[in-house]
Amino acid sequence: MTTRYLLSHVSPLGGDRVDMVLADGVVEAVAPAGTLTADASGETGETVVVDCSALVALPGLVDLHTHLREPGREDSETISSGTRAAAVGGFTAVHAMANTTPVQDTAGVVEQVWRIGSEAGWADVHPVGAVTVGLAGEHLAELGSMASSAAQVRVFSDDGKCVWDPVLMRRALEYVKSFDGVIAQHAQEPRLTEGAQMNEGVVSAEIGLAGWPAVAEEAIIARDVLLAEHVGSRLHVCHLSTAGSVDLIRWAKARGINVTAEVTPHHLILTDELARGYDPLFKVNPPLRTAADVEAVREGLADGTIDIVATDHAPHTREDKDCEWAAAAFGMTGLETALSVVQQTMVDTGRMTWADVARVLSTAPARIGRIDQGPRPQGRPLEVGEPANVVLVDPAATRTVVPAEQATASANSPFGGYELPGAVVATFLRGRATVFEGRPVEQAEVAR
Ligand SMILES: NC(=O)N[C@@H](CC(=O)O)C(=O)O
Ligand SMILES: [Zn+2]
Ligand SMILES: [Zn+2]
Repeated sequence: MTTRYLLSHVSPLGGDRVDMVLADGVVEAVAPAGTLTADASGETGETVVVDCSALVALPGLVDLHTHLREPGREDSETISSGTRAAAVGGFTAVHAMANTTPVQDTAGVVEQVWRIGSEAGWADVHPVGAVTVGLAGEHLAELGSMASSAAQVRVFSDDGKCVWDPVLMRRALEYVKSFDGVIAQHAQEPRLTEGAQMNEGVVSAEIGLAGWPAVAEEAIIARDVLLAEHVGSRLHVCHLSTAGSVDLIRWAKARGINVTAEVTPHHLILTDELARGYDPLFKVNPPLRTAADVEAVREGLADGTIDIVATDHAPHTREDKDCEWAAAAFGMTGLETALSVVQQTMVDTGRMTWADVARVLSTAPARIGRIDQGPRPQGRPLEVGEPANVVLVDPAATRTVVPAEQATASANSPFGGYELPGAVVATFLRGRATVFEGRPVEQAEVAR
């Protein structure tokens, strides 16, 4: 018998406040605020009434781009710690990137990740399959066997590395068509970025770090949208970061090319000025860009050119981050701050509504990953009969980010000390609270 929840006076996405009942894994009832009571809502068992008069309900968030590091780098994150962080951030599903050790390039490895994720129970884990064996960029991995495995992989990526060879990229795009898969490209021209440490521009010239030019991203995106058009397949562009990339996606979509794109929270708010302190917390791939790029990605997200926000949560140990800039690993954590950054940059600035947030952080990523259907659908509207994947947000709250206190096993958040708006009050995965009153709920506590 699972707990029933009566979300009293909750703000839905548009319209007046409602009462919503979550029971038996689904949204059992939705009615005008004040009309449902604990007694009336449940015949048997306990009903927990949650006063939601200050809260917004969104469908559980879906991350298309998370690094969980297991297998191989459990010292920086495990599937359990990473999905716990996801739940704290309001996520009910994550796509786990393939750059693990061993690489997620066979049915065996993706099934293992999928199974460990299910057992941990914090959020659905959908492993991303590698495009090439060992991410080496030489031979196509067994995409079909990963697709037909228990993990039902639909998203394939060599993320961390670019599928540079245009012939391999073409073959991969052709191959995934048969099972409606998508290639998620890490767009980085390797020859143009040899030794690159940060964005190439005024700041890199002044502080003397090797630059990563915008064209290295844009050249691959331009090539790949043309390949996707030629093959008639589905392309997704990971962590787009430049104004020119936004223009290319806008052009490709106008032309009818089947492309989607993501932006990370950090590229919506941080700039390469932060590299001046040589603090490797701000070292990330693709690099933080200029204020003009930040403005362009915000505009692209607001007008729908960019489809989704994906965290690119990239945990690293202190040893890999607390060192000089050139030696440090690329990447920053993001699962627990993503929603707040989107609120600050897009909602509180009047550029997006909460319904838009639900689209870019839940509905659209679920659709791109093809997890909006099937046995455990995600990114569904909060209507009667739909799975009770819900996040309750308090938009009026503010909090100071303390990386050491986060649920992720790594402390490389770029937002330490930042005061961010909004707080996740509760997360429900198929009706079970994974987070309640802002704190993660261990499965043992609810297994009754
Ligand atoms: N984003 C990063 O800077 N690093 C990612 C790889 C990637 O997303 O390209 C990682 O795996 O650490
Ligand atoms: Zn990447
Ligand atoms: Zn990544």
